Amino acid sequence: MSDDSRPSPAGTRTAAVIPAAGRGVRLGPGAPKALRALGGTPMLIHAVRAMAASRAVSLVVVVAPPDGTPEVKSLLDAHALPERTDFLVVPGGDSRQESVKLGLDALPPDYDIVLVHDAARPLVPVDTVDAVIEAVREGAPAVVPALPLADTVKEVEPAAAPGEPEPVVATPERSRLRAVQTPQGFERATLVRAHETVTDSVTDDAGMIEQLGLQVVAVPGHEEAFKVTRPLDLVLAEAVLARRRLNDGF
Ligand SMILES: Nc1ccn([C@@H]2O[C@H](COP(=O)(O)OP(=O)(O)OP(=O)(O)O)[C@@H](O)[C@H]2O)c(=O)n1
Ligand SMILES: C[C@](O)(CO)[C@H](O)COP(=O)(O)O
Repeated sequence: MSDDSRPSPAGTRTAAVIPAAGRGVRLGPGAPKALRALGGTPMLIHAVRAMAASRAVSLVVVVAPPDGTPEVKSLLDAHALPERTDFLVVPGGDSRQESVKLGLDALPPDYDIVLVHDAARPLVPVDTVDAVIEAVREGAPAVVPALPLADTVKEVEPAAAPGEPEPVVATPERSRLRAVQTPQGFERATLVRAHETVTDSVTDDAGMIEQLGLQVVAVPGHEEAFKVTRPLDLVLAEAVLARRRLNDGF
């Protein structure tokens, strides 16, 4: 927890919903991704600690694999977590979008800011979490942490079969593009409305807010907030963790 991580001002309460119900198909065979070990500790526990590290976050709702709720509850009981934070576990759904909705449905009434954070981004620093919360407190209905891209991006006509060449149709101007991370932060009422009204499938929650015609703003993300998606990401995550442990002297 950073020293400048601030508690909630009177009248605002922040909860974090952590969708953790994915299988992790792209990571390869094994347990559901969120339950796989990183530095000897389940990835989900890292993600939970990353949210609870913010003094502003007083509730974390974990959306567990549908058949894994008891296991996730036991994991939370077995690992040291801040006492000032409350925890809830609910079963997830078939898609990330559905899992987030199930997490939102479980929120008690007295939270007005909601973070949505992928269990698959276990190493996000607390300063990034706090920057997102701060931007919501300052009045943005939806906030995403984002980074500029290192690669040039092409829009293509997707191949009919894997491995076939794909015609390039456009090259968006890279300086205007951002890679978007989590936690994404929202006014609770706006996010709930988005999940109740937007029926298109989206790849992030902020995309639903855009569909409502509301302004989403980006704040600086962090390179350590990357998503563990493929096997090489796990190698990078282990290296980041090892570097942190070296710097912390244990
Ligand atoms: N039905 C789902 C699918 C995904 N997620 C969560 O959404 C986050 C981002 O999804 P992703 O990284 O794509 O995870 P998976 O869906 O597990 O990965 P894959 O697509 O490789 O199976 C993860 O924390 C994942 O657990 C979820 O809660 N419920
Ligand atoms: C929400 C997200 O992490 C923002 O980059 C991303 O869209 C999740 O995508 P996934 O395919 O469900 O991992």
